[in-house]
Amino acid sequence: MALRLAKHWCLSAIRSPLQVISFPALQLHVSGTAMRADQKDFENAVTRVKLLKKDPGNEMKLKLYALYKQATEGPCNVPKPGVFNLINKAKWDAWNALGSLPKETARQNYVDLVSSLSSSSASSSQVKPGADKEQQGSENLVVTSENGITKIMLNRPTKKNAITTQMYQEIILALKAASKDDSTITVLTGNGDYYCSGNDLSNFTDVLSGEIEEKVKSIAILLRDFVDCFIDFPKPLIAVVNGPAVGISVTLLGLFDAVYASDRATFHTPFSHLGQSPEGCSSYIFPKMMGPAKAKEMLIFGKKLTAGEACARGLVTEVFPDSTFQTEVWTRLKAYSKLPPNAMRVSKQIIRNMEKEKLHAVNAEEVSVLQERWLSDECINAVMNFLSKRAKL
Ligand SMILES: CCCCCCCCCCC/C=C/C(=O)SCCNC(=O)CCNC(=O)[C@H](O)C(C)(C)COP(=O)(O)OP(=O)(O)OC[C@H]1O[C@@H](n2cnc3c(N)ncnc32)[C@H](O)[C@@H]1OP(=O)(O)O
Repeated sequence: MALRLAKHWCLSAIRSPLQVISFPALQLHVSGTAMRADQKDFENAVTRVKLLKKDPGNEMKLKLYALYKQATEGPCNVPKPGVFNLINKAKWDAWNALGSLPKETARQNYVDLVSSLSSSSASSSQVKPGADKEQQGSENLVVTSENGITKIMLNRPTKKNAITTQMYQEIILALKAASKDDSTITVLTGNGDYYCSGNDLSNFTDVLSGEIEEKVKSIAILLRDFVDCFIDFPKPLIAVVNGPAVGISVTLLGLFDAVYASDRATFHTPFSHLGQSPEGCSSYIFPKMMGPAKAKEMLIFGKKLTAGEACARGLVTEVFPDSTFQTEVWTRLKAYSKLPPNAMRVSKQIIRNMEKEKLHAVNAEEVSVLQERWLSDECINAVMNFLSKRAKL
């Protein structure tokens, strides 16, 4: 089975230069009891390193390796490799050089170092507090803040705004920044004819042979953190659904405070077709929102809804004709952004707090099930069929 998976995934996998000096294997737990905050920061940082698109260079990788070992095992306690064992000797030297640095300090230094690496590639998508003008966005995610509204726009119109792993991370950063900036409301929307076609199925090919399960764990943690950000987002969060929405972009809507849709929009969650299962807390929110029968029609059988149907089921707040969609919605949003921000926050808090713990538990459970699904033949075959252009939704 492992060989078969490796063969599948390697079809389009690119060997990352990060592998020249490989990182220690991780034992991270996706579900289960809550972790201490600093340990969670550390584990998040380990995940982010694995998802870095740009090779940080061997010197940096040695620093990260040494700090990781010190943070997890303490001072170097293994025999020095022979002089001809160049890579292992370099790793040993880096670890040994940290002497008796306490584990906690090593963990903190590791988190700081990873933050500096991640921010150099993703800082452009963060909105600084107090900003009141257009911000520099990354290529695939444009974040602007104006007149009390922070707008996060998916910007991959040629790929129907499919979400790459890099974009999941950028959205997390953008939401964290928006929760602290001086805007009153936050909006998520898409550029082009689609709102979002869901998870970019190419994310599946970005997996190296021999470390599939480890990579799956990292992605699972990323997904859980991503959805957690929506659960915890403190201000009114509004989706401006400018066109069709697929997969995770639909399930997440249950965590928004208002969903405005163009009458061109459709809502499709084809999880069974893809050998996958629901996420974004939809397995809990959808049945509560629209009743179990209607929720199952979407989440198990993949029924695609029109905007009107989604509105009738409570997933959409209001539908607008496409010709006047942007004008009408933005006029509405500008008016909302002038409402007293603290009152809106506390009202949202009261409503969300009743369910927060439950939502985090649901998220963890959904991700844990998905982790298994991603390694199933059903899922692998569906993704391979899409990527080899044999299938479309
Ligand atoms: C090993 C573990 C790794 C796991 C990684 C998982 C990470 C977290 C997962 C979270 C769970 C999320 C679940 C979901 O979101 S499920 C939904 C996934 N989405 C889809 O299945 C949609 C697939 N796309 C389509 O069926 C069609 O493209 C679509 C109906 C959306 C539009 O059809 P249309 O004919 O109008 O347009 P094209 O197909 O020509 O699309 C234009 C180009 O865009 C590319 N495209 C579109 N959507 C995606 C996508 N989701 N992923 C990747 N690429 C996408 C399409 O291929 C075209 O590209 P080219 O122009 O290069 O051919």
